[in-house]
Amino acid sequence: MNTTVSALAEVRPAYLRRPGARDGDPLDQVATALRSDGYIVLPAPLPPAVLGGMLRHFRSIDRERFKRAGIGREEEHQLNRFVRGDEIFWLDSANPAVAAYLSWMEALRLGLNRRLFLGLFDYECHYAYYDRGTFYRKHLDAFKGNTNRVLSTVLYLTPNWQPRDGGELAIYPPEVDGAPPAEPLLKVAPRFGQMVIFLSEEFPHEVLMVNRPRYSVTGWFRVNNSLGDSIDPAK
Ligand SMILES: O=C(O)CCC(=O)C(=O)O
Ligand SMILES: [Fe+2]
Repeated sequence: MNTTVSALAEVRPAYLRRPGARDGDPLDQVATALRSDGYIVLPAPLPPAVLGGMLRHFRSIDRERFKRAGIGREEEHQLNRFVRGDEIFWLDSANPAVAAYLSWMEALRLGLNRRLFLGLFDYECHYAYYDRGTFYRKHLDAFKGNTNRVLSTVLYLTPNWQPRDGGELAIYPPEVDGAPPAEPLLKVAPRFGQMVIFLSEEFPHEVLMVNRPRYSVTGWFRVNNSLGDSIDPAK
């Protein structure tokens, strides 16, 4: 049996299992939210089997195979524990649960292109492990005119997350030159199964101090522009 295709069939109808969600095509709702607000939080979009499979895969990988995450572009790639303390592992479709996730993201890519004409070309993603005491200071994932990242996605895999565990993602309003620093627009709990999607160039964001190991999958939908394979951060 083709796991990828069957998992996708199972995933599509369950796309937006959020409380109070209206009926209708879930992709329409995601597209509408991105068009009007620039972000959306989906409490439980993926089937538990995919999430469970990914967390098992994540935990089965030796910590030595994770890389300290860097900041900046390839040429100025640097490690700075005062900016970010996570460790990352880039994903491909070798693991069946990851393959199901990637198929689901592919359906999302095509659906958003059809609705928003974003011209999203591909999706890249990595696991991120934040140990106790780590964080990721306020940053943008993309700088206007200087990147091929259009949409950022984060899927959280922290089991039994509690408020005392910290590590919320604080999302700030788009910055206006000269305006004082704003309060966060929202804080997203890194709760198992929750996903957030936002415009990479618009929203500064930070991962608050983590008090218990935090598991997530960070990814970016990209356009294919002249930067070619200059990827931020460097793989
Ligand atoms: O894990 C998160 O909530 C956000 C991670 C992030 O901002 C990044 O990896 O660029
Ligand atoms: Fe980020």
